[in-house]
Amino acid sequence: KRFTVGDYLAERLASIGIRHHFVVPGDYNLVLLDKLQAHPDLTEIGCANELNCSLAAEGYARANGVSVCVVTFSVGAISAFNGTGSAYSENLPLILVSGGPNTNDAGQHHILHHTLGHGGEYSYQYEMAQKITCCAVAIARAEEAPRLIDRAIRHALLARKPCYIEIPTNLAGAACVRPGPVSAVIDPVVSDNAALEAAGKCAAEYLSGKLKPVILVGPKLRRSGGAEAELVKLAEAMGCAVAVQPAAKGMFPEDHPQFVGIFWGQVGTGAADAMVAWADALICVGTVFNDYSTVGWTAMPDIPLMVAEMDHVTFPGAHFSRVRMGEFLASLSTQVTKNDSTMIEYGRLKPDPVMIHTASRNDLLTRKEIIRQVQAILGKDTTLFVETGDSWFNGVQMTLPRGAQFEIEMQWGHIGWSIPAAFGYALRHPERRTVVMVGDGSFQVTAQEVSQMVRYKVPITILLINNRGYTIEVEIHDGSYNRIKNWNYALLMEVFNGGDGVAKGLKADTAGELADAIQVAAETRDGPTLVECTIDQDDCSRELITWGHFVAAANARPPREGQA
Ligand SMILES: Cc1ncc(Cn2nnc(CCOP(=O)(O)OP(=O)(O)O)c2C)c(N)n1
Ligand SMILES: [Mg+2]
Repeated sequence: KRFTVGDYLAERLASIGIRHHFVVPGDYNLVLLDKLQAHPDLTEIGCANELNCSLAAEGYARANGVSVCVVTFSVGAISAFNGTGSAYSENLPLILVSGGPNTNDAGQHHILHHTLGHGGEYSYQYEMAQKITCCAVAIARAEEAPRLIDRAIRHALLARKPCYIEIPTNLAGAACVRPGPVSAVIDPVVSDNAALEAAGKCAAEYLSGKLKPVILVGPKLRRSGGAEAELVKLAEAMGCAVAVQPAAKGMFPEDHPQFVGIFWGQVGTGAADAMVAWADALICVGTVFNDYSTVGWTAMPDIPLMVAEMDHVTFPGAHFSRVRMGEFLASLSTQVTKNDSTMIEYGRLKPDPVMIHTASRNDLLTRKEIIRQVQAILGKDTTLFVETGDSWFNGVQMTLPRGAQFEIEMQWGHIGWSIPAAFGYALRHPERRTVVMVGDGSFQVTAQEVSQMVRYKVPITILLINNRGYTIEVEIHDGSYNRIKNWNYALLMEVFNGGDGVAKGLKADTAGELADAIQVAAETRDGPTLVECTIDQDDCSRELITWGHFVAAANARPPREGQA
């Protein structure tokens, strides 16, 4: 049996740990899909559209570390660019593979279907892909396939960013040599010893004489290849307070005695805001200060920072390249001296835990009651997905027990991400209990992927919070455009079951109905359970209102002199 370009790609994908490939077929990629399907370690997962396909791959990469999405040319890839953008901004190595035109059509002024129809160059997709990936390759001759496929995959794994591979429809089945050792593609770059040593000395200087050091954890701690264990070791060697950014929730154990809360300005939790403001030294690990995580630029640390990134460390007045985050944190934890002054201060600042009153069964459902009931089901095997919307604020307020995981897409913030992303994640982690909190507006964007959860029997609990509209937008800036058509969401499961599914759609208008629905979902292991939770349109978190005000103010800043 001839070994082909498609077999080469399949072998590489399997050898870097991918077990599921997300696809939407199209006549530019069918031969390629046959080759991928033929690989014993790969399972083909069909998606309802390419936006969901790319977002499912984004979620899979959160679980698996790397993922692949395979689409057809132009009409497919341009939709998949959106999930690729999410992977780029969320630092996830998603491999976007697109079928491409037959190599005999390039430069012949042949007008091809699915394309822009100008009969000109077909490189426009590859050029667009270069903007949203760390490496884009378009294979023009089969002999180039090994070099280009390996280059794209290695770049993605090293940079923790998506890559793009275009394979013409008539090359997927062309003869190709077999791949060489996979270590050539996966072996990581290690720190430069001299730089590692110098960075350690600089850190000791930065910390010496400081009375109130605090560690601030950001989302790139995990995305950089998981230095989470080293971070706990460093924290315990220092004995200092650890605050966590909202997009990094769950990346430091929240039951750890040194965890002081989510640092999100006035809408953070615990004593994080006060502790970060009080610190005289901040060790930032994988932090991202964007407009949303700084509450419209109002919550920015105002002291000189030490910042540890995936492959470099910076201090006030110093920068060290090729210092890997994990190795740096590990070496630092052998040099620092214990200083628990911040934990003493935390003892004074620590707010009392917020006790939520338990509603009676017949009480109309409220946002607080939903939080209380979801908090009660969080366990070491739970992964909670929170969608853009008031779900961000509801989820951030919760306390994660040891082992519980939290997934949020706060940089890209694509409404609807949570449905396909949770689907992709749960396929890779069937042993975990995946729970989604998603608003009605977001749900309407990618609802089709619930039918794939039914098809592949993926037991996800979807808590659809129906507050009749785009409430997060209402709190930023209201208008008619924030109103949406209400659906009968619970009935959708009848539609998605299509006569042969067994998934359940339940409505929860009261506290009791939610409790019953959560119980049913917990017992349902052969498919998703959709629970439509109806709450009042104005029942939103105080944090969202505060945050929305400052984000609106940031959006409204007048143009600078000469910009108008
Ligand atoms: C793809 C995409 N398009 C538009 C937006 C802007 N946007 N952000 N949040 C929303 C509304 C979210 O509404 P829901 O999901 O109902 O959430 P709630 O805030 O809980 O009501 C929009 C329309 C967005 N974030 N992503
Ligand atoms: Mg809503």
